[in-house]
Amino acid sequence: MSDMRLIVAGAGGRMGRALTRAISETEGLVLTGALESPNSELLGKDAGTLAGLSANGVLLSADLWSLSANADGIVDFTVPQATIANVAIAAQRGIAHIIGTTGLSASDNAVIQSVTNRAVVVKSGNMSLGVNLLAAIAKRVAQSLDDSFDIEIVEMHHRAKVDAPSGTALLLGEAVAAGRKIDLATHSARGRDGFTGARKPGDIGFASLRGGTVTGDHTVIFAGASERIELTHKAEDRMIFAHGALTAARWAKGKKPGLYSMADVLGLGDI
Ligand SMILES: NC(=O)C1=CN([C@@H]2O[C@H](COP(=O)(O)OP(=O)(O)OC[C@H]3O[C@@H](n4cnc5c(N)ncnc54)[C@H](OP(=O)(O)O)[C@@H]3O)[C@@H](O)[C@H]2O)C=CC1
Ligand SMILES: O=C(O)C1=N[C@H](C(=O)O)C[C@H](O)C1
Repeated sequence: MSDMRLIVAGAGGRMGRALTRAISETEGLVLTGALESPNSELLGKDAGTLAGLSANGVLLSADLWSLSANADGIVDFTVPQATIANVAIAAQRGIAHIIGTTGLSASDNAVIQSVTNRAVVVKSGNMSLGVNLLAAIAKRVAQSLDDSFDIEIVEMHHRAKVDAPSGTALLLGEAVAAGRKIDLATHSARGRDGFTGARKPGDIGFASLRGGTVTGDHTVIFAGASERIELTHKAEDRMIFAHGALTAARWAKGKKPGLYSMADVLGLGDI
């Protein structure tokens, strides 16, 4: 069987470079294109060299239409504006789109949803096995506890992260909301500051810390009277996300059009 040809979007970024390395280590996958912002100083540079490997001849380009003529999938860890532009091209070309970008708005998500009657999209705020298992466990715990247990989600990331709460925190929030059979949008407490009043029963709280080089820490806290359950995941290396995204790309090959999650890819049910 021929190799699956992948484009890495955001190839000059932290995740893009990790993906280039992960593809080079994965049998059956080949890097066929490296997409970067039209404003990037890295255009024309070699993706392999940027990733700390030997040169691989794949030069960073801003032209997804041309790159996608010879590709089976695009793995996209960029910014919302770029991802939304890429969605249309990937759908038109009929290639799988693996989306790791976070900070997507409701209208961005609606655009993504709109192509999934004709395109295969796998999207997740966190592509690691550990976080998706954590989400499944947190959902199960939330099913068992009523709202006498307050749920708070705490995340910490490196100083360069631009969105909050993290995509993972929101994924975990959706999981515990589903466990409780409530709508996260109407039961969220975000960005507390000043005289907030007492905590509203049933709310799911979010707190975001930023600093240093933290790859990504998440804790779901169930705080009851005189006892507390804390479920934590700590990412130590971006390669866990890259390997997860490549698992998703391979899984997506030949799937019927639709919007899929990492829970689908990993067989973890309907988180
Ligand atoms: N789902 C998951 O498992 C994970 C998700 N993420 C998410 O992935 C995203 C990227 O993270 P990270 O790699 O740390 O961020 P970086 O800022 O390091 O990388 C983003 C890259 O995208 C590039 N970019 C910007 N605009 C475009 C465009 N129009 N076309 C192509 N590339 C573009 C940026 O270029 P420039 O700098 O020139 O603007 C940059 O190189 C974030 O949303 C993050 O939250 C991260 C880790 C795991
Ligand atoms: O920006 C990051 O770095 C990360 N982003 C994702 C998120 O928003 O949850 C996943 C991971 O935590 C790293």
